[in-house]
Parts: sequence; structure tokens; C-alpha cells
Amino acid sequence: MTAPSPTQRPVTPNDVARLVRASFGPTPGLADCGPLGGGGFATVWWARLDDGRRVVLKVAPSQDARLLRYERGLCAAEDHYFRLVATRAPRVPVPPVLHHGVDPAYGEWLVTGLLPGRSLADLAADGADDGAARHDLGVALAALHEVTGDRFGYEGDRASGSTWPEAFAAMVDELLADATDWAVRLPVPPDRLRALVRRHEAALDVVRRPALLHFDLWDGNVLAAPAPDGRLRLTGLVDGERYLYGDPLMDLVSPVLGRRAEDETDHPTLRGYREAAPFDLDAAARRRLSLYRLHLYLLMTVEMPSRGMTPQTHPQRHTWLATVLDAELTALAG
Ligand SMILES: Nc1ncnc2c1ncn2[C@@H]1O[C@H](COP(=O)(O)OP(=O)(O)OP(=O)(O)O)[C@@H](O)[C@H]1O
Repeated sequence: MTAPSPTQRPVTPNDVARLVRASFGPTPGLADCGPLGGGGFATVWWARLDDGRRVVLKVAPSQDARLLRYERGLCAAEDHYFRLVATRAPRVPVPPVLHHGVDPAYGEWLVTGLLPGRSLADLAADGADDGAARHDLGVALAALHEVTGDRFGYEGDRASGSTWPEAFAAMVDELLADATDWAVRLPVPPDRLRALVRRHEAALDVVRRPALLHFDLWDGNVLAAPAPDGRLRLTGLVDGERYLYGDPLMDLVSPVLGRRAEDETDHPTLRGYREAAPFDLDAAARRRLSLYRLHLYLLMTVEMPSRGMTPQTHPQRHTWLATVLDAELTALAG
């Protein structure tokens, strides 16, 4: 078993009972509970209430946990994202928010309804045919992207801008500042990364509408279950805490993590997306996809120490990230 991340607070069944009481009052009480695996940032438990409801309790990192700059206020952000999707894209299945708890002494937590199904990451271990569920994900993403924000980037006092190039450059800058704070050695000098983003400003500037992006739809955050015909279908998108507003193409990176969306045109998620929201894969779009992968790999590199990971404890992850970062740098330099 891997060690928990320093961002994951230890939680006991007594804590769950106390947080259920703080969320719902004396009734309903807690009937049963247990940890939910699969995440690496918050502490997540399922709970059965004594009125029969099944819920998920997500406990945010403690107030004194050191996080990256864009990770400020993620519990409130997840609350906002799920409510926004329920109102503005109601056909996309996300967990209903039951309570957002804030206790000045303890910290923050979120209680949502437990959605049916298992994550695609989990189901892949059984070798299940998940093509229909992945196609559903593409269609759901296209619906989410119809929601428009009033500025680009993150909400609150985090990286944002009135244009997409401005917001994207601010996001990269914040990650580079995080890298300095955490003494993360990057495979390339920060100034070269900044120059690369500036150089591709024209490709980013094609994006004129701040679309709602989930950002983190890797296989662990997509739930699916068998439909009556036996095929796996989408039952939920979870973990909405990292949402931002920007280029829809940015959301096509995590669903094919480690691969290139532009080479996977027959991938069911991309087929579903393009059937619902056709787009051109022209030279500017290809450059943007490359920039977004660069951003994600940079983020995954910079977040390692805050998750308790070092090149020594996680050599494979470290080497893989250095390799894929380098590939994007080469592609963007040409
Ligand atoms: N409402 C829900 N219904 C069913 N399962 C859920 C729900 N919320 C979370 N899960 C399960 O719990 C796992 C962990 O939750 P979540 O991804 O929100 O935690 P996290 O620590 O923020 O993860 P990450 O490391 O991806 O940021 C998910 O991968 C999913 O399998």
C-alpha cells in the first residue's frame, strides 16, 4: 500500500460520525462507513446514514497543509462546480451536494450523494469493455463546455485573465513559482518555459470564450456501471475541485492521459465529443494541445513534494514525467 499524501488527513469512524452530525444535526445518524480509495489529495469516505441514504464525505487537507497556489479553496470550488453543473448542464451526472461544512477549528468538508458505479481506472483492471461509457464521457464534456464563465482561468484570487493567453501564462507562472518554493528541479529553465508560452500566444488567442473545464477527468474520476443491456455506461463525473474556464481542448488531455488526443481520433471519448461538438484539429489546435500537456506534466512534476513523492520514492513517475515533458518541449520548439 502506498503511503497517504500529506494532504490526506487521518480520519476515523468517530470523525465521520461527528462530521455527519455537524452536517445534518442529530438525525439521521451514521449507520456504517469506510474509506474510498482511488484519490490522492483529500480524504474520502463512503457513509450509510440510518435513514438509508448513502453519501460520500470528502475532508479537505488541514488548514496548515502546504499546497500549490492554485489549490487554494478547493472544497468551496468543488461545491460550486457540482451545483453549477446540476443547474446549467443537468444531463451530466455529478454528485448532488448535501452539505459544505466549514469549522474554524477543524477545517472544511463536503458531503455529496454516493453515485452508482466504479471508476474507469478500477474497471480497467477487470478488462471490461468500457467503450460506450467513454463515448458518453465525450458527449458529457461537450455539454459541460457549453457553460461559459465571465473570465478565463481560476476563480477567486488565483491565476486568471481577461484573455486566454493572459490566464494561461499566469497559470504557468504560478506553477513555476510553486516549483521554486518546493525546490523542484525542472528539466528546463523557467525562462525557457515562459518564452515558449509567449511564442505560442497567437494559437492561444484563437480561444475567445471561457468554457467551463473540469480539467481532471482522468480514469479515476469517471464512474460507470452496466446498463440493462449489459454495456458499461457513464454514471458520474466526480472530483470537480480543479475546475477553471478556458479552451475546451484543455479538457481532452486528462481523458487520454499519457497519449495525444490528436493521434487518438478514433478514441470513443473523442468520437463522442466531436459528434456533439465538432472542431478542427488545425495547426493552432495541435499547438494548444501540446501546451496543455506541457502544463499538466509540469503540474504533476511540481505537485510531487506536496504529495510526499520524491524522485527517489517514485523513480518511474519522475522519469516518465521528464520524458513526456521533454517530448512536448521538442514539439513546441519546432
Ligand atoms: N460522489 C461519489 N460517488 C461515488 N464515488 C465517489 C464519489 N466521490 C468520490 N468517489 C470515489 O472516490 C475516489 C476519490 O475521490 P476524489 O477523486 O474526489 O478524491 P481526491 O483525493 O480529490 O482525488 P484526486 O487525487 O484525483 O484529486 C474517486 O476516484 C471515486 O472513485
